[in-house]
Amino acid sequence: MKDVWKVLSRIFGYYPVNYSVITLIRIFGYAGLGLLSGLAIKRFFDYAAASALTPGIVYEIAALLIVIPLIQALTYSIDLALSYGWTEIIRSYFRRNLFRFVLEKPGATPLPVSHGKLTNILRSDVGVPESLMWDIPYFLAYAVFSICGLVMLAAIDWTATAALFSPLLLTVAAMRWLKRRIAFHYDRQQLTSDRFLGMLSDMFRHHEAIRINNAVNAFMERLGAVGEERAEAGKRNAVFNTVLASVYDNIVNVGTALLLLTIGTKMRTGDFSVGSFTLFLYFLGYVSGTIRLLGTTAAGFRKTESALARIRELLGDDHVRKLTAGDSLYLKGELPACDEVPLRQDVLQRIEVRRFTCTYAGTASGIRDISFSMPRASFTVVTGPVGSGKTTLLRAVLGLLPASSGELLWNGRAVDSPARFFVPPVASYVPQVPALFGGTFRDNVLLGYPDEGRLDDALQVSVLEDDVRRFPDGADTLLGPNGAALSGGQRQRVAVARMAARQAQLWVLDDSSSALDAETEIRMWERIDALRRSAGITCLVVSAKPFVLQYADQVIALRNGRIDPASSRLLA
Ligand SMILES: Nc1ncnc2c1ncn2[C@@H]1O[C@H](COP(=O)(O)OP(=O)(O)OP(=O)(O)O)[C@@H](O)[C@H]1O
Repeated sequence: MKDVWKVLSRIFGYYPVNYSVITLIRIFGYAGLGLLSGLAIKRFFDYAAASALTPGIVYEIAALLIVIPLIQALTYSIDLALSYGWTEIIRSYFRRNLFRFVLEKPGATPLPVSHGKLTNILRSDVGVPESLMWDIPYFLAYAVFSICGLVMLAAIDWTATAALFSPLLLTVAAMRWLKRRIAFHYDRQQLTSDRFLGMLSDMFRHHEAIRINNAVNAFMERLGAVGEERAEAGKRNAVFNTVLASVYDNIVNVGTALLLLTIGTKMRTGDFSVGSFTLFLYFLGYVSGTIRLLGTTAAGFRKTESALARIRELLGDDHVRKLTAGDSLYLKGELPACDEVPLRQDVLQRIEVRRFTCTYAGTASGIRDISFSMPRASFTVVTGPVGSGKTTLLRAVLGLLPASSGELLWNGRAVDSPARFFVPPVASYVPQVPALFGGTFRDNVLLGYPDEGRLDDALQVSVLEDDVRRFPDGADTLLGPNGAALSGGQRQRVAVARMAARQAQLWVLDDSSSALDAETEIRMWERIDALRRSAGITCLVVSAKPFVLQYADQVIALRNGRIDPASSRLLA
């Protein structure tokens, strides 16, 4: 519960003045003016019962009953004007902060939650604290109204007042009793949604694998079953919430019955005026509102607790601060330029990797104690058996996996944040499995870079010129999801073309020609090598092909995550 209060106070911190004004306006609009209307109505009936109504009093009360709603309408408009758009703004802060966390993690580090859960947290959990925040001022307004009403009514008749307010005690008891069920139904609905969204994401990403393995029916059946489970949990949660709301709405009837029992005799004997009765009836509506808000606010606290527990799984310790960071959300005007990569002005002369160790959490797999250096324009080949740590080494150097120890030097100076540093135009990387997007061939290669001759150069390096000429719309041909319109070899070469178009100083290629025919592969490496020599590009390459090894200035042979000195040929 402490976390819930912390989040609420951070949300308050976004707009302290507006939020306070809105809370006061709601208290004034609902509680203050509401009480005034009640008193005016009581006055009217008291005078009427005593046959003492004069035209002056009628006009006065009628004027009050017209003016009060008009002022109330004004307070509602001010409330709306001050709070307009906050819902989306607060959710945007939370979503931005979650994206920031996810995107700032080293690229190859797995997320602590499934994709389905991540999508669901971004989609729905982020909205829960914010919606609680909006219920609180209404609850406060009704609570103030009820307390003032309690005092006023108790002064008239304390037994009748006790009868009227007794349902509030029942509500508190019901809330305590139902506390666990509220969290249970919320958690269950979210859990089944996580699973369903995870399956959908798998299906979109791997539709080809599902089709070629003739698993469409099996997959759809599973999706159907998970969907059913989700619908069932959603239905149960909705029914539970409706029952809860109707319990709260009907609890007030208990108060009404008790009130009538208490005042029945007194009214007959004239000890309870018609005006007082009207005032009690008038308050009845507000008491029922207070009960409902008490219920929804308490449920809001429970749901927020659950939502924050799920967010904590993603963000880890200090999740409240990470979730609610309230800096720079650009809602108006021009966006500032992107956070520039800290560009080193100095041209690469030498990269040194010293005693690098990087193991996967909870396993002994990875690389250990790796040291080597790469002078400018050198060609380093990493080889080794399957699972020996070649990809891990490349990713650790690029900062995509966090190294647990070791040092990385650029021209003799330590690189503090390799993940931010080793991006174009410093370095570019072709991963083992190329990631293509659903746009055109041109978009896939340039990925937002201006053309300025880059495309032609990149096509040349990646030996794609002839392929593109044969495409129906040339470079503007649509490639389909994940480059579905391309062969495996073409996909790999598009990834190489993308790397070439970045015009970086360091090229890192992870077995990027495995799907190419021998002739194309040899041509591609010839061209890469020629460009390396003419433009001074430094290459770090995973390959076991002899014609790639022939370009090598040094060979790093890995075995079980360590350099095998007998098979390696390292530069000094
Ligand atoms: N995300 C991961 N979590 C845990 N272990 C991993 C992970 N990724 C790789 N490994 C393990 O780390 C070791 C090195 O893997 P790596 O992918 O670096 O090998 P590789 O030499 O590139 O293999 P390949 O030739 O098949 O590409 C392997 O034992 C692998 O099972």
